Amino acid sequence: GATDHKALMQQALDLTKQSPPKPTNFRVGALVVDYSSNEVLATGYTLELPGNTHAEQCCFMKLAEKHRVPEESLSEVLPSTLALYTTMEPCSFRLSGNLPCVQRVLRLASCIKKVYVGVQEPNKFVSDNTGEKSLADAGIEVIHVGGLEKEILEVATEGHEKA
Ligand SMILES: Nc1nc(=O)c(N)c(NC[C@H](O)[C@H](O)[C@H](O)COP(=O)(O)O)[nH]1
Ligand SMILES: [Zn+2]
Repeated sequence: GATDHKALMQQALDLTKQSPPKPTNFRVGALVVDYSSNEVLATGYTLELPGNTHAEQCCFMKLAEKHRVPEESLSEVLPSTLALYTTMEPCSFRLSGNLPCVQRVLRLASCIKKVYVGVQEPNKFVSDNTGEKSLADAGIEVIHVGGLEKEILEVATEGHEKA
Protein backbone atom coordinates (compact mmCIF):
# COMPACT_ATOMS: atom_id res chain seq x y z
CA GLY A 1 0.00 0.00 0.00
CA ALA A 2 0.93 3.66 -0.08
CA THR A 3 3.84 4.55 2.21
CA ASP A 4 2.97 6.87 5.06
CA HIS A 5 6.03 9.11 4.88
CA LYS A 6 4.88 11.33 7.73
CA ALA A 7 4.39 8.33 10.03
CA LEU A 8 7.91 7.12 9.22
CA MET A 9 9.35 10.60 9.83
CA GLN A 10 7.44 10.70 13.14
CA GLN A 11 9.07 7.36 14.01
CA ALA A 12 12.48 8.94 13.30
CA LEU A 13 11.50 11.97 15.41
CA ASP A 14 10.52 9.68 18.29
CA LEU A 15 14.04 8.22 18.17
CA THR A 16 15.68 11.66 18.55
CA LYS A 17 14.38 11.88 22.12
CA GLN A 18 16.72 9.06 23.15
CA SER A 19 19.79 11.01 22.01
CA PRO A 20 21.87 12.51 24.86
CA PRO A 21 21.76 16.33 24.42
CA LYS A 22 25.17 17.82 23.49
CA PRO A 23 26.14 21.43 22.60
CA THR A 24 28.30 20.41 19.61
CA ASN A 25 25.82 18.46 17.51
CA PHE A 26 22.12 18.00 16.72
CA ARG A 27 19.86 15.23 18.05
CA VAL A 28 18.73 13.43 14.92
CA GLY A 29 16.80 10.21 14.22
CA ALA A 30 16.96 8.05 11.10
CA LEU A 31 15.47 4.91 9.54
CA VAL A 32 16.50 2.77 6.58
CA VAL A 33 13.32 1.45 4.92
CA ASP A 34 12.90 -1.03 2.08
CA TYR A 35 10.20 0.76 0.11
CA SER A 36 9.34 -2.38 -1.86
CA SER A 37 7.93 -3.84 1.36
CA ASN A 38 7.78 -0.84 3.73
CA GLU A 39 9.97 -2.84 6.10
CA VAL A 40 12.16 -0.81 8.47
CA LEU A 41 15.61 -2.44 8.13
CA ALA A 42 17.44 -0.27 10.65
CA THR A 43 16.93 2.66 13.02
CA GLY A 44 19.43 5.03 14.57
CA TYR A 45 19.78 8.18 16.64
CA THR A 46 22.70 10.52 17.33
CA LEU A 47 25.26 9.02 19.71
CA GLU A 48 23.33 5.71 19.93
CA LEU A 49 26.49 3.80 19.14
CA PRO A 50 29.94 4.62 20.51
CA GLY A 51 32.22 7.01 18.65
CA ASN A 52 30.47 10.39 18.32
CA THR A 53 28.09 8.75 15.86
CA HIS A 54 25.37 10.32 13.74
CA ALA A 55 21.86 8.89 13.42
CA GLU A 56 22.30 7.86 9.79
CA GLN A 57 25.73 6.42 10.55
CA CYS A 58 24.20 4.26 13.33
CA CYS A 59 21.72 2.77 10.84
CA PHE A 60 24.57 1.82 8.51
CA MET A 61 26.74 0.50 11.36
CA LYS A 62 23.89 -1.76 12.49
CA LEU A 63 23.31 -3.03 8.93
CA ALA A 64 27.05 -3.70 8.54
CA GLU A 65 27.00 -5.67 11.80
CA LYS A 66 23.90 -7.64 10.79
CA HIS A 67 25.34 -8.53 7.36
CA ARG A 68 28.88 -9.04 8.72
CA VAL A 69 30.46 -6.70 6.15
CA PRO A 70 32.32 -3.41 6.54
CA GLU A 71 30.04 -0.37 6.23
CA GLU A 72 31.71 0.62 2.96
CA SER A 73 30.77 -2.78 1.43
CA LEU A 74 27.09 -2.62 2.33
CA SER A 75 26.03 -1.96 -1.27
CA GLU A 76 27.06 -5.56 -2.04
CA VAL A 77 24.50 -7.04 0.36
CA LEU A 78 21.60 -4.58 0.62
CA PRO A 79 18.48 -4.48 -1.57
CA SER A 80 18.39 -1.74 -4.21
CA THR A 81 15.03 -0.35 -3.10
CA LEU A 82 16.00 1.54 0.02
CA ALA A 83 14.94 4.88 1.43
CA LEU A 84 16.68 6.77 4.22
CA TYR A 85 14.39 8.81 6.47
CA THR A 86 16.28 11.34 8.55
CA THR A 87 14.86 14.13 10.68
CA MET A 88 17.71 16.40 9.54
CA GLU A 89 19.39 16.36 6.12
CA PRO A 90 22.57 14.24 6.06
CA CYS A 91 25.64 16.24 7.00
CA SER A 92 28.07 17.27 4.27
CA PHE A 93 30.81 18.32 6.71
CA ARG A 94 31.46 17.47 10.34
CA LEU A 95 33.46 19.73 12.66
CA SER A 96 34.83 16.57 14.28
CA GLY A 97 36.39 15.59 10.95
CA ASN A 98 34.48 12.29 10.90
CA LEU A 99 33.19 11.06 7.52
CA PRO A 100 30.03 13.01 6.67
CA CYS A 101 26.81 11.05 6.24
CA VAL A 102 26.35 12.35 2.68
CA GLN A 103 29.51 10.41 1.78
CA ARG A 104 28.17 7.36 3.59
CA VAL A 105 24.92 7.61 1.58
CA LEU A 106 26.71 8.27 -1.73
CA ARG A 107 28.70 5.03 -1.49
CA LEU A 108 25.34 3.25 -1.09
CA ALA A 109 23.80 5.07 -4.09
CA SER A 110 23.08 1.74 -5.83
CA CYS A 111 20.81 0.80 -2.90
CA ILE A 112 19.52 4.03 -1.36
CA LYS A 113 17.42 5.65 -4.07
CA LYS A 114 15.48 8.12 -1.93
CA VAL A 115 16.30 10.31 1.07
CA TYR A 116 13.37 11.77 3.03
CA VAL A 117 14.35 14.79 5.12
CA GLY A 118 12.46 16.50 7.97
CA VAL A 119 14.48 19.74 8.08
CA GLN A 120 17.56 21.32 6.50
CA GLU A 121 20.60 21.58 8.75
CA PRO A 122 20.51 24.90 10.64
CA ASN A 123 23.57 27.12 10.03
CA LYS A 124 25.04 26.65 13.49
CA PHE A 125 28.06 24.36 13.07
CA VAL A 126 28.32 24.22 9.28
CA SER A 127 27.28 27.26 7.28
CA ASP A 128 26.18 25.67 4.03
CA ASN A 129 25.16 22.02 3.98
CA THR A 130 25.70 20.97 0.36
CA GLY A 131 24.25 17.51 0.94
CA GLU A 132 21.08 17.77 -1.07
CA LYS A 133 22.91 18.79 -4.25
CA SER A 134 25.50 16.02 -3.96
CA LEU A 135 22.75 13.45 -3.42
CA ALA A 136 20.65 14.74 -6.33
CA ASP A 137 23.75 14.77 -8.57
CA ALA A 138 24.17 11.05 -7.78
CA GLY A 139 20.60 10.39 -8.88
CA ILE A 140 19.26 10.05 -5.36
CA GLU A 141 15.81 11.60 -4.90
CA VAL A 142 15.71 13.99 -1.92
CA ILE A 143 12.19 14.60 -0.63
CA HIS A 144 11.16 16.97 2.16
CA VAL A 145 8.52 15.54 4.50
CA GLY A 146 6.78 18.57 6.01
CA GLY A 147 4.78 19.11 9.15
CA LEU A 148 7.24 18.15 11.91
CA GLU A 149 9.82 20.93 11.55
CA LYS A 150 9.10 22.75 14.83
CA GLU A 151 9.41 19.66 17.01
CA ILE A 152 12.38 18.28 15.05
CA LEU A 153 14.33 21.52 15.62
CA GLU A 154 13.30 21.82 19.29
CA VAL A 155 14.59 18.34 20.04
CA ALA A 156 17.65 18.69 17.77
CA THR A 157 18.93 21.77 19.62
CA GLU A 158 18.02 20.78 23.17
CA GLY A 159 21.66 20.47 24.23
CA HIS A 160 22.54 23.95 22.98
CA GLU A 161 22.91 26.92 25.33
CA LYS A 162 19.80 29.03 24.89
CA ALA A 163 20.50 32.27 23.00
N1 LIG B 1 22.20 14.78 9.84
C1 LIG B 1 22.82 14.81 11.06
N2 LIG B 1 22.73 13.71 11.86
C2 LIG B 1 23.27 13.71 13.11
O1 LIG B 1 23.15 12.70 13.83
C3 LIG B 1 23.97 14.88 13.57
N3 LIG B 1 24.51 14.93 14.85
C4 LIG B 1 24.08 15.98 12.69
N4 LIG B 1 24.80 17.08 13.07
C5 LIG B 1 25.39 17.92 12.03
C6 LIG B 1 26.45 18.87 12.62
O2 LIG B 1 26.99 19.63 11.56
C7 LIG B 1 27.61 18.10 13.31
O3 LIG B 1 27.11 17.43 14.43
C8 LIG B 1 28.71 19.09 13.74
O4 LIG B 1 29.38 19.54 12.58
C9 LIG B 1 29.73 18.44 14.68
O5 LIG B 1 30.33 17.32 14.07
P1 LIG B 1 30.28 15.92 14.88
O6 LIG B 1 28.79 15.58 15.06
O7 LIG B 1 30.95 16.16 16.20
O8 LIG B 1 30.97 14.91 13.99
N5 LIG B 1 23.50 15.93 11.44
ZN1 LIG C 1 25.99 13.02 9.66
